[in-house]
Amino acid sequence: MSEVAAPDQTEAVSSPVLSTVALFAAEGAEARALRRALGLDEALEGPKPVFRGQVGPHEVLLVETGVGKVAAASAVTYAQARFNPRWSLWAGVAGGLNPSLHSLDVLVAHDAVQWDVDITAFGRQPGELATGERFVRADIELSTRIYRAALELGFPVHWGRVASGDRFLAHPADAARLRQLFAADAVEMEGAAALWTAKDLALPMALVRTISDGADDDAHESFELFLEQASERLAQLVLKVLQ
Ligand SMILES: C[C@H]1O[C@@H](n2cnc3c(N)ncnc32)[C@H](O)[C@@H]1O
Repeated sequence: MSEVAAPDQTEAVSSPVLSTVALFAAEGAEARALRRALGLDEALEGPKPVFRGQVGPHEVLLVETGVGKVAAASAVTYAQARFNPRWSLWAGVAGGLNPSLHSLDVLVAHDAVQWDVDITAFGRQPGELATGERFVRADIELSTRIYRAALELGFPVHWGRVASGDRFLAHPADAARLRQLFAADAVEMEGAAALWTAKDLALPMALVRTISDGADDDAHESFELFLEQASERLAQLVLKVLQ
């Protein structure tokens, strides 16, 4: 009679199954607020600063990406390859284009566009890619969860479209143009690049922004004034979503 080993039960008991979540933030201030609120104190070695911790049932990895579309796309690619997260969330501040948005309001993106992609010389729409695509959608289930969490926290929250490009927008005429061309509600420098990359990698991603400025003549002062508070609000919101 051959011996059959009894199944080892010890492992199943000692290791709860955590779902891995990747968070992305461009700026140091945004990442610091998230680290504080979520208690992410383990720093990992790598080409981008990454901070790890456990929040509720999730293993959370926060990538501090740096500013701009290239930094965003490379960070998402890197995080996907290294951590294989189940879902992901981009959090940061943005300039408001829609006059109904005020400082510190929360904007949950339904989609995003790269406003500075321009092959209009070939008869294409502003922001249209060579593939013919123009707007990239965020994960709807995740975005709805974030929207509800913002409501529960009593934060003013809106659905909207984000326009992303490699320029800090600080002129009313430029802001009006983006609103007119894309019906965009807010402008920033990473979201559309992150969402396109996540889509290509089949990684569900949501994009949430708090308003730091109005993309107008005072944008850089307003940005500096509201960055900390806006980052703090985002961190509270992300904590609520993860719990
Ligand atoms: C400057 C940083 O903050 C975001 N951001 C906030 N306000 C604006 C604006 N008016 N124009 C472009 N990006 C902005 C960008 O996404 C970048 O990460």
